[in-house]
This record gives sequence, C-alpha cells and structure tokens, in this order.
Amino acid sequence: MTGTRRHPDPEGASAKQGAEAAVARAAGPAAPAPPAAAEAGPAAMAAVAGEAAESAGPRAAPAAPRATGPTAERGAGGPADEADGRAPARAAGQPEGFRSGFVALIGRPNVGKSTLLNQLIGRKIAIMSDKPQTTRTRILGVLNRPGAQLIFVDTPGIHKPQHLLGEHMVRVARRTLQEVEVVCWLVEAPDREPGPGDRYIAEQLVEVKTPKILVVNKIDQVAPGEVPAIAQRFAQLGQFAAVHPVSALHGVGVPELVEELEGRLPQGPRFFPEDMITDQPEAQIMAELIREQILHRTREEVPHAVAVLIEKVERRPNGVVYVPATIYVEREGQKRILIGEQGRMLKEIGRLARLEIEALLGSKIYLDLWVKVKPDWRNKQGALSNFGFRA
Ligand SMILES: Nc1nc2c(ncn2[C@@H]2O[C@H](COP(=O)(O)OP(=O)(O)OP(=O)(O)O)[C@@H](O)[C@H]2O)c(=O)[nH]1
Repeated sequence: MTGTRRHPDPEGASAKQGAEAAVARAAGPAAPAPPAAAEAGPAAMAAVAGEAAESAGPRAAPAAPRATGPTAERGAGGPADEADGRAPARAAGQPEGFRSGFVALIGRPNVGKSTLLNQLIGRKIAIMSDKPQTTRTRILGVLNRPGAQLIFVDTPGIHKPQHLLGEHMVRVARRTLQEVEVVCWLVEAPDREPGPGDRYIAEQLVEVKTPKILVVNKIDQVAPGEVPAIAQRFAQLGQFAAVHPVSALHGVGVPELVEELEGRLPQGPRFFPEDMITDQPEAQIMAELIREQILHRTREEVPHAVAVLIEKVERRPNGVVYVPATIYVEREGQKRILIGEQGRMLKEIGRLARLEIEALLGSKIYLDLWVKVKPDWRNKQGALSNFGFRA
C-alpha cells in the first residue's frame, strides 16, 4: 500500500494559526500546485475547494491553506501586520469595511451542529447522523459573503468523556472556544428545557468572554407557540448577545442567524481563498462519508468503534479514481456485523459511500473497502494518531 498512515492534521495548529498561514499564502507568491493525486498519499491531498475545482476533480483542487502551524511564513496583510499596529492590507478586490472572523458551533452531541454547518455553507462538508458523538475532530467551514468571510468551526460535542477519544473530543471543543470571535451555542427545542448536558456546557461558557449567541435548533419539531418559552428557559443559563430559533435541517432562521453573525465580526482580511469551503483534506471527507454510511446502518457499540482510513487516492488512465480504504473496528464480532451475510452490508455501505464521493469529486470512483480489527484502538494513543486525532 502506498498511502501514508497519517491524515493531515486539521487541528495540529490552532484555527487562527492556520488562517494566518492562509493569508500568508493568499498574499504571497502563487501557491505551488498540489502534487498529482496519482502519486500523492492522503497527507499530500489538497482540501476541497468550491464548485470550479470540485467539478474538475481532485487534480484541479488548489493547494489548501491548511493549519500548517509554526513553519508557515506570514506575509503582508496577515494578522502579523495587525500585531505591528498597522492596518491589515486588503487583498485586491476586497471591499472597504470587509469583515471576517471565526464562529464556533458548540453544543451537546446530536443537537445538529454538523447539520447547521452544512446549511450555513450550502454544501455537505460535515457528516450527520442520529448517533451522538458523530463529529470527532474540528471542522472548518468557510462562508464567503459579498462583505464578509465567516469561518465556522464545528466542534465535537461537549460531553463527559469515557475514553481517550472522548477526552480528545472534549479538549478540542474547549480549546476552540478560546480562539473565536463569536460562540454559537446550539440547543434542541424538542428538549423543552435544559438537561444536565446543557447545564454543563453553560457552566463552561461562563468563563468565555466572546459574544455568545444562543441557537435553539429543531424548531420544526415543536409547535411554533412553544418556541419563545423554550428559548427563555435556555437563555436563563447565561449571558447571550442574541437568541435565534432555527431549523438547521430545513434552513429556517438560518439567513437571519448569518446576518447577526456577520454584523458581529470585526473588520479584517479574507483568511481563505474565495473558492474554498473547508480546510478538510479530500481524503478525510471521503473517510467521513464512508463512516457516515456505517453510522446509518449499525447500532449500539459498532458506530463508535469504527475508524476509516483512506489508503491512497489514485487516478487511473481511464479516468476512474481508485480509492482503497480500510474500516477499523475493535472486535471480530463488529467486523462480522459490518461485512454482513455474504458481504451484503459492506457492499451496500460501499455503494452508497461511492455515490457520495462521486458527487464530491465529480469523477467515477472505484471504492475498495476492507474491514480490519484493531483491538481497543480508541484507548491507544498510537492508533488515535494514525487515524488523525491529535491531543
Ligand atoms: N427535525 C430536525 N432534525 C435535525 C435538525 N438539525 C439536525 N437534525 C437531526 O439531528 C441529528 C443530529 O444532527 P448532527 O448535525 O449530526 O448533530 P451534531 O450536533 O453535529 O452531532 P455530534 O457530531 O454528535 O456532535 C441528525 O439526525 C439530524 O438530521 C433540525 O433542525 N430539525
């Protein structure tokens, strides 16, 4: 297998460090073209950009401004200039008064953070499922508006950790709160009142000095007349700059939320190129799309015991992109469930994931799925690193 065993690290550096690097690239000389997908393992893959790059397939994706951390150079127009006391230089074509900044989406597992992120961006960049703790790492989504760039950070749900992976998830979510311009706290209207998980988050939020917006999601599941009282019960738990009832699934209330958030961002540079919608590498999104199909089809402990690794992405002369991927589980029994009778379950997971990946890349895909057992991987630091989770 030629694919590397490490995914690019979407969180090895802070979101802001990554964005600073992005500004450096945007302002500096033209970024080098990404290595051809045929030769490149996942670590070298570029992130998924907007329409143009995507429809042209992985080779055409621009080099991604990834969270490259301390080695990245800063260029003119980046936050380094602000630190020097100079006004940030505006990139060509950037209007006067342009606003930009980071918005964290936080909340209990399963409240709809990923659904809201996809709705805000207008594209599917985060997987969604009805199983709690679906999101395992921080995901950046970029919304470009005529006068602003909003960078959303979808965090793993904050919950009481029960294993090493859980601890990692909560740490990532907490760290994110320190770095952003606005925090959106999502709660679920069907809960009707705050539960212990919500109160736990509210306590964490007390220390957060950045403006907080309370977003009451899933209002499609309650009678409209109930919404104000429900919102009030959650709003009592803290100091909120605004309260927005939404249905992330149906897009209700989302444009109003975007207006609110844009108005709260400071003036600043465009951190990411205009055609970029996420900093997630393609290979990582592919792995997540496979995991999403598994989440939809399995129950109890299986969904949480699964990790997916894209071994390589190889464009073949006939135009088909060959993607071998390994699904790791913790026990033989879980492997049997995933493979299913006469391989039927794995075949179906592969078929549906392939359709999603083809839509993502705009190319024909040959998805080669394998299932392997790695006992207790969620409690092994080495395995977590291999799967791209960093402390
Ligand atoms: N009816 C309804 N369902 C929603 C809405 N928003 C999200 N959901 C559903 O809620 C479930 C959880 O949504 P996710 O977006 O995966 O939740 P999350 O907060 O990202 O979950 P974690 O990744 O576990 O933290 C999915 O089944 C969604 O379809 C909404 O506005 N209305």
